[in-house]
Amino acid sequence: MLNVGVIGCGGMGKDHIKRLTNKIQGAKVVAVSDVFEEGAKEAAALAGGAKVYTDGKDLINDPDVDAVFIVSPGFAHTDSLLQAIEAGKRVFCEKPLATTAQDCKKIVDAEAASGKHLIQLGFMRRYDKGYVQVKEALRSGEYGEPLILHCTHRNPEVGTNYNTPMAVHDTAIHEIDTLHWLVDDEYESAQVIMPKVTKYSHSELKDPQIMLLRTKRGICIDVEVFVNCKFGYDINCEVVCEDGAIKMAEPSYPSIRKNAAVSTTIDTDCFVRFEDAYDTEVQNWVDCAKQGVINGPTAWDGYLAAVTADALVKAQETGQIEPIVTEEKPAFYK
Ligand SMILES: NC(=O)c1ccc[n+]([C@@H]2O[C@H](COP(=O)([O-])OP(=O)(O)OC[C@H]3O[C@@H](n4cnc5c(N)ncnc54)[C@H](O)[C@@H]3O)[C@@H](O)[C@H]2O)c1
Ligand SMILES: O[C@H]1[C@H](O)[C@@H](O)[C@H](O)[C@@H](O)[C@H]1O
Repeated sequence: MLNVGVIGCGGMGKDHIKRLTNKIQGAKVVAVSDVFEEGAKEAAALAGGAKVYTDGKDLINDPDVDAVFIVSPGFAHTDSLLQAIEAGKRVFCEKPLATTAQDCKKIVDAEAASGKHLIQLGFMRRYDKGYVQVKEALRSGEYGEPLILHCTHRNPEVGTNYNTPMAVHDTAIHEIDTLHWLVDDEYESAQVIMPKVTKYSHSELKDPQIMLLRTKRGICIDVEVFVNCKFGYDINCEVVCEDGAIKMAEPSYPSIRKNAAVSTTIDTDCFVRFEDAYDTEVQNWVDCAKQGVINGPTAWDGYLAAVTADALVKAQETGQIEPIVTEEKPAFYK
């Protein structure tokens, strides 16, 4: 049994605790931590009883904790990751690895210096059936080279503390990771176009945004990020190739005819839309952690995503095309 300690017991932390407790084979949540003690106590109850900490460092250094799950907000990930590396513990860290490329670099350097692959990053879309099907279709070679990707990342609404850069760090970070993995290429440049702002936004959030990425092979990607779209949690991806266009399947719900109209359900949050992907990525992490390996997205993937995110955030401010320049991949991650 892998004894897991969970840091951060908000919405996603509780979702992962329920998953680890009720669905995942071979893991047990033995400790939880949150700066908000009441939240940690509620989470401990979801795990059927677990030690409660208010400082993540104490949880990491608890000898009963074999591996650590980091589900605190992105800005708090760096400290916990560096502490877990120092303690030599395996980690599953929710996205983003950290909110700046500089912090991500510190993390990859520390992991490489430890000589052990310890960190798996929560880029769960790589486990989503829809994206996997698109990747397999591209791999078959039947449709020629990918040329253009059209994507949407729509949330029904976000909290009032969500601001313009978060459209990159918190939301588009999923596309940043998934899309280059999908077409097996690296990014070269980024640009952001700001349409008219929806009446449902506020002064600190430009919403919607159109993010444009160009890859080294010349593939052009447009991602509409619209986090107050109101109508649902709507994720789409279409890859236009030389010999065909591949559109990711929509989640499957019945089509209902009533009152002279046809309707189909759209999910309303990521917990439902990506439930299977979260289950698969976490089971995979538990199975691999027990064998002492990582085969999911790594800290290096987190660093690459953060460099691209930094370029997009700069592009939000300048309106210009910003270059994306990453360091050479260290031998440790090859
Ligand atoms: N993969 C996905 O689709 C997905 C979905 C949702 C959230 N997330 C990620 O999960 C993480 C948490 O998001 P959330 O939606 O649960 O946020 P949230 O705001 O609901 O919860 C965050 C929790 O962390 C606690 N916290 C704050 N600072 C802390 C610290 N230093 N140490 C310990 N706890 C701390 C807060 O009290 C809160 O309980 C973020 O990294 C987010 O990007 C990923
Ligand atoms: O933290 C969440 C989560 O990552 C979701 O998958 C994404 O759709 C949201 O935009 C983001 O706020």
